[in-house]
Amino acid sequence: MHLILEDILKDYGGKKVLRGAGYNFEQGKIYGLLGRNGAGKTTLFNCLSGETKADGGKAYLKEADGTVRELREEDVGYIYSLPILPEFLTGYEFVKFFMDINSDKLRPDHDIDGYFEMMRIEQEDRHRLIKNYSHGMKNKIQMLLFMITRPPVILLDEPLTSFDVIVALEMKNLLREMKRDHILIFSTHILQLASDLCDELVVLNQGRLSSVPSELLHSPEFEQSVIDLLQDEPGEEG
Ligand SMILES: Nc1ncnc2c1ncn2[C@@H]1O[C@H](COP(=O)(O)OP(=O)(O)OP(=O)(O)O)[C@@H](O)[C@H]1O
Repeated sequence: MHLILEDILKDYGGKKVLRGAGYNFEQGKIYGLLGRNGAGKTTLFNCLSGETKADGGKAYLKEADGTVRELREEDVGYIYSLPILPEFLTGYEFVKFFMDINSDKLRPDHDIDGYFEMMRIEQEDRHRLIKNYSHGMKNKIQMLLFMITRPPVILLDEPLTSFDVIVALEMKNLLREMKRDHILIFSTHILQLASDLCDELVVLNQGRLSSVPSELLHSPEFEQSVIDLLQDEPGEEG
């Protein structure tokens, strides 16, 4: 499956944030989305997830058999850097509720504890209130929800930055396992993480997407090349 973006436009009060962003993302790969502060990474994710309406352009999915259809809201799982979850429920209660309302999507080989195990969430943590969860735990719960609904496209807005080294490694491994069945795109400012985890790097610069040549990904010039690519974009906050 491919996610194809064509000429995505988004303007905020006259400020052109996305100016014809186009790209072809492929299932089975992890994409890192890089861009300076204010480049429009979150805006792009919001447009794809249906959170915000793009002003123009097309986003569609092309299946392996060649069938093409417009990208729908339910095709996209969006993992926010600051997850919004019902704090008054335990992780277990919330996941149980989520499974009930998505009973048509459940895998026959997974029960609720199976999903928690996939996310390496300990027994005792499952029954604690979400409000006492760490940031990383909340991200894990969000990812667990997408293990249930399995949308073809998963967008991650600066994930892993809040994880300790052990959990970050677990999550990296999980993303590597997930990439076979999904198109995974994550935005990050951490170049080390990007080169470590991604199969392909995409730069959002001046409202457009372009790919970082894959041979640069693990080369000593990698960091300098990315800096050069981003150099002409006037940053907003840093
Ligand atoms: N709802 C909005 N209304 C007006 N302007 C907005 C809105 N959302 C984003 N912007 C502007 O659009 C531009 C892109 O913002 P966006 O958050 O998409 O960038 P980003 O690449 O995700 O940045 P960062 O790396 O700092 O998270 C910024 O100039 C921002 O101020």
